[in-house]
Amino acid sequence: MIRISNISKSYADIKALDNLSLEIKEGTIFGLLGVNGAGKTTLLSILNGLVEIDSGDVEIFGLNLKNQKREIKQISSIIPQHLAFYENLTVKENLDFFADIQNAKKEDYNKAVEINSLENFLKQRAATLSGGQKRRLNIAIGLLNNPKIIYFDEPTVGLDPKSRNEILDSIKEYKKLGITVIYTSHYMAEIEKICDEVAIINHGQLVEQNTLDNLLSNKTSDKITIEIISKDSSFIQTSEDKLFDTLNLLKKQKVAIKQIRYGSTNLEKHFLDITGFENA
Ligand SMILES: Nc1ncnc2c1ncn2[C@@H]1O[C@H](COP(=O)(O)OP(=O)(O)OP(=O)(O)O)[C@@H](O)[C@H]1O
Repeated sequence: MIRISNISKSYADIKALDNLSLEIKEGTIFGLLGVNGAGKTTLLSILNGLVEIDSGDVEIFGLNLKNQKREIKQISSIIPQHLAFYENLTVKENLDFFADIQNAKKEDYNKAVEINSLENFLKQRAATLSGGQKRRLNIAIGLLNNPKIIYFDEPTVGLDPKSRNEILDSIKEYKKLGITVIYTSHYMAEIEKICDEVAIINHGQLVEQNTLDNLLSNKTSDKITIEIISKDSSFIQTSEDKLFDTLNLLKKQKVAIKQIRYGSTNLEKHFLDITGFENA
C-alpha cells in the first residue's frame, strides 16, 4: 500500500499540494487526473524522493519516505515527460549505459527490451526512432532497475493513436508482472482504458478517489453509454427505450461493442463536472 497522509508542498507562494491524502493499493494501475498545474508532477516527484515535502507523511510498501528514501528509490522508477537518453547513441548503447549505472540484471534488461518491443531497433541510432519508439526506449530505461512501482508522467503526450495504444498495452503488461503503476494524464480516454482506480486532483487538493467502475456507473440514470471498438475508442449515448434500435444499427454497420453501461457520463464529463473546467 502507498499511504499519502496530509502532504503539503509550496513553491514560494504557490501551493502545489494542499493537505493531500491518498491510498494506492499494491498491484493496481492507479490514474492521477488533473488539469495543467493541478500538482501531479509535484506529487510524483515527492513520491520518488526528488522533491521534499513541507508537511505530512508518505509510506510506500512499509517504507517511510522521511528516513528510508534510498530504499524507496531502489524500488521505484519514474518515466519522465521528456526523453531522457542520448540521441546520438544507438538503442543498445543507451540501454547498456543505463543498465551499467544501475547494475541491472541481464533478465531485467531483456524484459525491458521485450515488453517495449525494441528487439528490432537495438542497432538504430536513437535520434532516428519514431516518436512512439523513442517513448518506448524512455520507458525501457526506466524498467532496468526492476522496479516495484513505476510512475508515468503523461507518457503519451503528442503521440499518434497507434503509438499511444502500444504504450498503454505495455503498461498493462507491467500490471501482469505485479508492478504497481501510477499514471498521470489529462487524456480521460486513456485513464478509462487502463486504470483500476482514479484520483482527481485540482489546485493541489484531492477532489475524488474512486474505482473506475464506481466513477463511471450511474445506475439511476436512464441514459446508456455504449463503448465501441475503434482505433481510438469512442462512446455512443442512447437511452433504455432506444437501446434495441441502436444495437441493431451497430450490428448492421458491423461495429464491434466493447461494453455497455448505465449512465450518461464518461470519465471526461465527470471530470469536467467536478473540477468545473470547460476544457481539460
Ligand atoms: N519548481 C517549481 N517552482 C515554482 N513553481 C512550481 C515548480 N514546480 C511546480 N510549480 C507550480 O506548482 C503548481 C503545480 O505544478 P505541477 O507541475 O505539479 O502540476 P501538474 O499537474 O503536473 O501540471 P502539468 O500537467 O502541466 O505537468 C503549478 O502552479 C506550477 O506552476
